[in-house]
Amino acid sequence: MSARMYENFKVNSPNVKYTEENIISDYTYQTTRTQYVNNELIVEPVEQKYTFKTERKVPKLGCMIVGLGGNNGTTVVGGVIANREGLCWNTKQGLQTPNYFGSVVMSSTIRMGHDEQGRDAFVPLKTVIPMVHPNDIVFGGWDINGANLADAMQRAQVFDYDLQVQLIPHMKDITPLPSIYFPDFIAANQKDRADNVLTGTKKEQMEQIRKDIRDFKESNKLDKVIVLWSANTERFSSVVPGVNDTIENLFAALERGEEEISPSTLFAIASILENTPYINGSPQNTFVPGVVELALQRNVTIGGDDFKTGQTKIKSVLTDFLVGAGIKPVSIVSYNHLGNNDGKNLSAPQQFRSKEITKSNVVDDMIASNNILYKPGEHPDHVIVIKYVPYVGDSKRAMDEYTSQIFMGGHNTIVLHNTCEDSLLAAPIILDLVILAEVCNRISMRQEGTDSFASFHPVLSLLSYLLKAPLVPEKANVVNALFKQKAAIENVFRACIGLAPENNMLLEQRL
Ligand SMILES: NC(=O)c1ccc[n+]([C@@H]2O[C@H](COP(=O)([O-])OP(=O)(O)OC[C@H]3O[C@@H](n4cnc5c(N)ncnc54)[C@H](O)[C@@H]3O)[C@@H](O)[C@H]2O)c1
Ligand SMILES: O=P([O-])([O-])O[C@@H]1[C@@H](O)[C@H](O)[C@@H](O)[C@H](O)[C@@H]1O
Repeated sequence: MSARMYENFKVNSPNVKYTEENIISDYTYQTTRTQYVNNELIVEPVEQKYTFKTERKVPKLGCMIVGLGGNNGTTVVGGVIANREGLCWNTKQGLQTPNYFGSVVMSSTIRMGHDEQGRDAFVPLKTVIPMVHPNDIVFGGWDINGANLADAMQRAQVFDYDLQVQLIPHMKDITPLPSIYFPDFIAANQKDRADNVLTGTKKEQMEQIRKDIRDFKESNKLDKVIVLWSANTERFSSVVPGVNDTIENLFAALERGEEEISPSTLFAIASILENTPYINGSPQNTFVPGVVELALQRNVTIGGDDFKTGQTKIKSVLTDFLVGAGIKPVSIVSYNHLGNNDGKNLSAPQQFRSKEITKSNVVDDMIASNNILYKPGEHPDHVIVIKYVPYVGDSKRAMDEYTSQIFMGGHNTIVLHNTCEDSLLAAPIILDLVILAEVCNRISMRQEGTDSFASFHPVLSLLSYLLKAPLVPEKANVVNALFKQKAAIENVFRACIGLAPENNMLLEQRL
């Protein structure tokens, strides 16, 4: 049986209707509920009917990047310009055309079903429900360094030279807005970059960010804006009762100019107060409890933490495969060296510690899922090493060793070498985060027997596929296994058009 690709499709079902404004689907959600009674696990299949509503109008969307002048910021902006303008460039392998490879929205497909001959039918994921096209996103943002984006893009040394030359006229007039800079939160070696910084009290600076968001939205005639942090990794903020543990304490602390409130937390507060989704692409704990409470109170989407791009993405696949196969990883050693400014910032202990936490926790859910292999609380040895080696620039070299126990006392050792072009991997992830956060804000669900439609929880855990340390609603489980995360996105999109989840049973081909 072969697979066939189609560019578009129409669902023929009494459960789905397309109106001018919305896609409305009647969906039966099937799951199982368990309870442990009299030393026995009782498993009960349950069904819940929902009506999904997806607004069809795709908004004019703006994305304001904190850290716009960085390697990721200039790469995502330059990459969109190259795609939008159709810029092609010469390389030693010949003429290169622009693409969106690495974006799950733009470059992955989803199986719709099979035809009478049993051939699978696939469509681009981006066609399942209406989504923003990256070419149409308006970019802006802030940076503590005032370099225009043409200079910053060349400084990043990510794109091929012939593309850089073509991008310069498109990027030279884009300059980052002055930003919030508190030296204590990032490495001291970043001080030389800080020539484009705001002054005033913390509250005054936060209010300036709010004004920047309003001005950006108005001047570009945008329907929506999303703010995304791609600035340097900060040290963790201490969660201090009376300071940042509740909304009330956080705003009081802001009035006092409390030291422990980080730039990223101020950006999050500003975004939420402007009803603007905020996504954290770095590992620090921007979302202190007071910020999460504010997002819930205002029903504004927040997502994070730390883009999942290369070495950790592989880890969330390999560990899932090993544990799922009944093989016991007992030692995981992840080393990498990189030479970009991110690596320079991470060469400082407190900034490294932020990254070490997110790179380590990614296996926790998979380990905890199998007590045949692991006793409660038992974990594999897990070591993270990051070294700054300027010469390699953005071309991060990752080396991993996975040692596992196998049958009858045997061992299996997997060694990987993975050259991750960090920004070329991160830029499409940034686009996916922004596009998925936007479309999720257009999806709502009404449970049978209720009158009103509810949006997703403000803590948008559906973004987990793109993040190392997924932020989830309180009491929700963290899922790090990559293909479970991707299936969640696909199956929610399938529900929006009235299709059952992909279960891979293929009974019609097995009976
Ligand atoms: N594959 C990846 O590249 C990847 C993956 C996961 C996470 N990240 C994270 O993404 C972030 C950006 O990575 P990068 O390679 O672009 O780093 P970068 O150092 O090139 O860019 C960061 C930019 O942020 C600016 N900056 C620092 N503090 C700021 C502030 N308070 N306000 C505004 N701008 C500020 C810096 O001047 C710099 O231009 C880092 O935190 C990194 O850890 C990157
Ligand atoms: O590739 P990945 O592990 O997903 O993520 C990367 C790390 O491996 C790297 O050490 C760090 O410098 C980057 O900021 C990024 O976090």
